Amino acid sequence: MVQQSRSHEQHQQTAFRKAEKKYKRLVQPADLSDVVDFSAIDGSPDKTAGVSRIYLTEDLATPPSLPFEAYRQKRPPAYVLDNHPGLVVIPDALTNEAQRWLARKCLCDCTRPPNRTNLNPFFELPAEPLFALAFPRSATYGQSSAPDCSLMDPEDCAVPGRLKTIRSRAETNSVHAEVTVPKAKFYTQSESPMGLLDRLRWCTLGQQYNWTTKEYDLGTCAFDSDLDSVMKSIAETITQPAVSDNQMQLLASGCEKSAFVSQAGIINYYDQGATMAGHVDKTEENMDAPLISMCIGLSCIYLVGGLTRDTEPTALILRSGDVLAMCGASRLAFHGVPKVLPGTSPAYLAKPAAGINDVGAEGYPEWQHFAAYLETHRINCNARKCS
Ligand SMILES: O=C(O)CCC(=O)C(=O)O
Ligand SMILES: [Fe+2]
Repeated sequence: MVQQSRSHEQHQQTAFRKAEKKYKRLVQPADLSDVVDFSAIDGSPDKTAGVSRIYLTEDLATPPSLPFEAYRQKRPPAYVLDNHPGLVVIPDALTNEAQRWLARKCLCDCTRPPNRTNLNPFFELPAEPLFALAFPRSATYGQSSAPDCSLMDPEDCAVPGRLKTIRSRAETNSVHAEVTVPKAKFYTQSESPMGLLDRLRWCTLGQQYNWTTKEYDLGTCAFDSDLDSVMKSIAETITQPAVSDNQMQLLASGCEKSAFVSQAGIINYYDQGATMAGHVDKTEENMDAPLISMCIGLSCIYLVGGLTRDTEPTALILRSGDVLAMCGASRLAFHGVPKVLPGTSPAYLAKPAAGINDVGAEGYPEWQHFAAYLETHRINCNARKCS
């Protein structure tokens, strides 16, 4: 009887759910032979079934406001998947410095109020970055000693009256109140900055996403302008036509070519056991604009499927420095992260001074703390144009 209902359950499982379960269960050293690994393609796309190399026709341009090169190559190899049109991956696109800069953005600047994090409903969060409070000897956090790691001035970040707006909405609307106001039982709960950092799972940028209503209805914060510039430079390049290797024809990515602007974003913080269940990002009114996503720290298995969970997903490895864009049809595709792969953070992130081209390393005296975090975490930072 038990046997029967189990097999019935298995029968009911969608293709996406089956793949999620399979990869979640992976133990290392794992057999990843059925996972697309762009780093192993090495310019020979024909060896990997279902993957086509595309040749970018525009340079990836480092925003002028950044004092370092953001991209390893101006026209790096980029790839599309035959079964998932519109999904573009540029493996290892970001320089070591850009990855360090992004880590600081994600762990310091962006977690500060008025941006919201998963911790907001439970804790009164300080104005200082949790990361700086967790490592209090870090004299450089608030003093912008290096031009590329200065913290966002709270004045720039705060939209006058915004916090007040959120509070008053929360107080007057019972649906929002559940989400935005700490429940009474949590008022007494205190947690150290390190404990809070451990519990950090996401933070929202720009238009603040409400996970309960699935709307951008929690007010708007300024989107970090340098982060927006990087997202824009990627969006502009990948929405240009690209030439396909094996078809030798122009591939339109199916994306809107008008100027991208980061109106909303999510930073996801994954510890080694964390997963993200399959979902579609469809809250944005504008589904023609690309969704741009950058990864740092540990690698992961990323699943991309189709319009329903019944479509067999393709598993990819995403690594530190990889850029992924969901354009055109893939904007409506189910996707998720069933597995973070421990022990895969690149050596250059752990040893900042090791790389000869890594000229910014000495500007990061506190890097050891970021390095330790990235050794056991994956960070994904993504941006969307909503309107
Ligand atoms: O972590 C990732 O790569 C995926 C994140 C994602 O899908 C999301 O934030 O909507
Ligand atoms: Fe998503």
